[in-house]
Amino acid sequence: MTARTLYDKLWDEHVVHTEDDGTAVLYIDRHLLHEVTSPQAFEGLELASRKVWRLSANLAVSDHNVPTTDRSGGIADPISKLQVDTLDQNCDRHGVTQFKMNDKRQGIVHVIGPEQGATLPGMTVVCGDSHTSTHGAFGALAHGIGTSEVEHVLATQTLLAKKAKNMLIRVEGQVVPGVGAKDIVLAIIGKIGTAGGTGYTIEFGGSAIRALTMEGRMTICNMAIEAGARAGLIAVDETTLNYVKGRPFTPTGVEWDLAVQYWRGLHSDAGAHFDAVVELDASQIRPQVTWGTSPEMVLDVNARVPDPDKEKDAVKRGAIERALQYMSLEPNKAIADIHVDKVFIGSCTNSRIEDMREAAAVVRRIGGRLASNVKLALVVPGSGLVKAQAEAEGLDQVFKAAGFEWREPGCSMCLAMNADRLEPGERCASTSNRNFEGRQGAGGRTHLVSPAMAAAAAMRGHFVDVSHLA
Ligand SMILES: CC(C)[C@H](C(=O)O)[C@@H](O)C(=O)O
Ligand code: SF4
Repeated sequence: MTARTLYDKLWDEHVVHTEDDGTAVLYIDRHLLHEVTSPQAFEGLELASRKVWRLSANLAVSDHNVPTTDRSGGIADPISKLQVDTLDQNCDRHGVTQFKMNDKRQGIVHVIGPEQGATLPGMTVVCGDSHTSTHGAFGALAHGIGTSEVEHVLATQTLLAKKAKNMLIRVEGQVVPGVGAKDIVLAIIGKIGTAGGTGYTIEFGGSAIRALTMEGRMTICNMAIEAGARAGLIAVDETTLNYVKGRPFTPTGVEWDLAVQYWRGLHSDAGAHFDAVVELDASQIRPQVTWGTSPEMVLDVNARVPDPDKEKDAVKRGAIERALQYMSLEPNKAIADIHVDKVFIGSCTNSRIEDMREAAAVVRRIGGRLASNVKLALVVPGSGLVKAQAEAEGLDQVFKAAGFEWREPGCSMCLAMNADRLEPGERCASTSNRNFEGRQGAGGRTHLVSPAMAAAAAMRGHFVDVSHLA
């Protein structure tokens, strides 16, 4: 048999039918839902007098619009309240399993899927959300879909799709202390650009990827979409199996044994063909900070922001000038001299228990309180269970003692869809994944960093190289 990539295997296993033009009907194993992209889908389903095809494949949660402060009084904003109430009603009416706002299993959809074992190796996983790529960390074929596709999946448990090309990004070697998954993926995007992965499914491999925990692997695959790829993948290994074992939705007994046997084959075969291969040396990666309005506008913390005058290409020069203007940065300014007003530790990129631990460790090491120029520093765990675990470890106390706010789980300041946002002109060190104009609030300025870097920026008031703290 010809050698196949992991993507080829997952694709072959789920194709129900392929048309002559390559359009395929894919069977979907897991469908995750949130309040933003599901209302019209349920409405369409009802207008056509259809039922949900396979109820047990669906799992829903509200995350974008939920408040991260005390929830006992409900949601103050009427638009947010309507979205969350609508999801509750739709799920109740159709019998879809849902974690409601005050359920301790509630959280960001891309955090709770894996946490519950609802995301498993070998699955096709879809959700009306671009960061569904996160779930590819489990050797699952996972990508975002649009609202009309959400309706299609609810009604038929299938999706129309065309196969992408195969790309391998190999990261070999060992990172220096203080450098983690977020720095690796930002460095990858810095290298290939935000369109580098367009048309591909990216498999991340190499010793530096294999060395990551599942949390780190999710951070990597989460940002595959920022590299232009709809899906990112990482092969199944012992780390994967250890993570999924014993979770609420994970199979047990004989089913577990059979599943594991199959899952162990979920890696690219030796000699499998990739249409593109990119290589990075992990030991060369330093803590990353974005300086502009796209994730590819990223540099080492020890670098200086670019000087447009040194750029010969007129299009690139214009982009640098616009980004510097929006970000209110002088050319050649040292990144370490950039001061921040707010700090956000959270989002589906970096709100898992390891992220909380990484940030708390930096807070402890630096000691004392938030820098005086930092007006607000939020720590928003990705789920109620992450929150409880962090509290059991005393991490909340570390944050609170230093002046951080310890919040309830949700998307929070990753995007301005709830009460947490930047005011015009405010500058933020953020562990989220997008930094375009206005993403965290109109006129807000976002610098994407790792949890360790965000914590250090909160304590020192500006960016510092955390590899020197380690
Ligand atoms: C609201 C949702 C459709 C959107 C996405 O698809 O990514 C959001 O989660 C985001 O991160 O911008
Ligand atoms: S945390 Fe941010 S990126 Fe993730 S789903 Fe929510 S809004 Fe989208």
